[in-house]
Amino acid sequence: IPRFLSTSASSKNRLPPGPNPWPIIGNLHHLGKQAHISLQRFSHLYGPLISLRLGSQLLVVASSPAAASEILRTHDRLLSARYVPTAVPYDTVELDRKAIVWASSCSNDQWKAFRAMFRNQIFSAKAIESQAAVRERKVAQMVEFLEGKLGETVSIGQVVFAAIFDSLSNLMLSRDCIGFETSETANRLKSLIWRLMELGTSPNLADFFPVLKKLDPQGLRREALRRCHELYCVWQPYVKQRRERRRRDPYGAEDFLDIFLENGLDDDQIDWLSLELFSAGTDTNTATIEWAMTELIRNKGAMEKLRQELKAELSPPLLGKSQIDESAACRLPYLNAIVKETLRLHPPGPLLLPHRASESCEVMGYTVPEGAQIVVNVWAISRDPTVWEDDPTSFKPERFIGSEVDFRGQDFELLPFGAGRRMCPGVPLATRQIPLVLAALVRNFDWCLPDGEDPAEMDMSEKFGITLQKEQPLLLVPNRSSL
Ligand code: HEM
Repeated sequence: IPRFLSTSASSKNRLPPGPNPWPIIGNLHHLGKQAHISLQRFSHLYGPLISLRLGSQLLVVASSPAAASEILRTHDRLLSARYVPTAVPYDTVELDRKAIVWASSCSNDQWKAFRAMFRNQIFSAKAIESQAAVRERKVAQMVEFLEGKLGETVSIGQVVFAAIFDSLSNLMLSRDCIGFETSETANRLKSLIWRLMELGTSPNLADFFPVLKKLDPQGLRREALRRCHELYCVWQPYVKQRRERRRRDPYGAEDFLDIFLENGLDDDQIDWLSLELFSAGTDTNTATIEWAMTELIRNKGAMEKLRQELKAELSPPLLGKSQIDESAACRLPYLNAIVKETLRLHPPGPLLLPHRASESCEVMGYTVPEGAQIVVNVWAISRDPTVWEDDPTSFKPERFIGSEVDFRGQDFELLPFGAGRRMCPGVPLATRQIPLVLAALVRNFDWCLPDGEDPAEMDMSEKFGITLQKEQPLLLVPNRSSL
């Protein structure tokens, strides 16, 4: 009998319903390559809270605003521990000392101290304001670079990744790491970060059968550790120099590294925290901008409305010095509606990051046992026709004009950044940077597809990983702006 029809389990100790597991492998074969889509299908069959067995591991999935609110608000305290995949190459004791993303629990003091450092120092309203010039400068350089490419085909993802990565590396270390011209360093860094993400999301036998943890049968954990050390090498020399400089001549904080040092972080903590920040803050922003540009090319009406808004509200670009005012850009209503609509249809974290139940608890009449992995299918919620009644799979920024719905963790129908304790602390940065880059791209250039390709025929496939990327990179041709 399917589990959801079974009457034998007492209502007190009943797991959420779900597809019947096979012996040993459980429901592993049910997930497929696009887990967010398979899980959406199961939620249609079994309801907003379902459970599956992945080997010996239990996975609970929330797929409605009500279920998400139960997990991320009502039971936030018990359900916001982190499920740490085996490919993350440190044990939980060590992670709890140096991680924010992969800290295994929220009751740990170090995680609380890191969150406070983000809230009060790194991304406080005052800090965000004072960092704007750094981001504006980087975006102006991106525009200058693109001015040299008029009429040529460029990969939007690549150019934007360089702008986003180097903005962050300037905020963190006061220096560029990548540059716009394709270089070996840029390619190596990009592929390192991408590979680390891939390692974290590759199906790993050691996750499904914890008895195999020590063996690391696919070698994913060993490879991850090697790659982490390659990345640390990028910033370790600067950290060393900075420590020496501050010892000789103590001064106030000018970038994140100074803040880390002021807070007494050791080298290990700085290495891992920097790695987490670069991985959490670069692919997510880049994917959002690439999807937004894709949707704008396909939806000419939205593109034209945005162009008119930018023309009316932002001063004309000066050739070669196309500086856009970040605080003006992020106040524009239509541009913001575009960002929301992009994050609704293409949330970079379609299942958020995996949570873990630190204790057993009752959710919607079912038991979520201690140790279960919990995800929220934000992707499915964003496309649910009972939640989004007006053509949920179409790109319509207008749905957010005059609407109060926002992504700041209060509205459970729109959760690209999550909600509750684990909600993304990078929201203040993302909500400044994404509109700024989009405004600069659309204000300064007219864009078209190469070789007269038809926008209606664009490939919209997604590549599922920790971030949901566009499978085929968006290639566009910048032309001189006719605005
Ligand atoms: C479009 C941009 C972004 C999106 C959609 C996004 C989304 C998310 C999501 C879904 C989570 C997991 C929430 C959960 O576990 O419930 C998360 C966590 C996190 N994000 Fe972001 N993020 C973005 C940008 C950034 C940026 C720019 C930074 C910083 C530079 C950042 C730093 C973090 C950190 C440190 C965490 C871990 C928080 C914790 O576990 O306590 N994110 N983000």
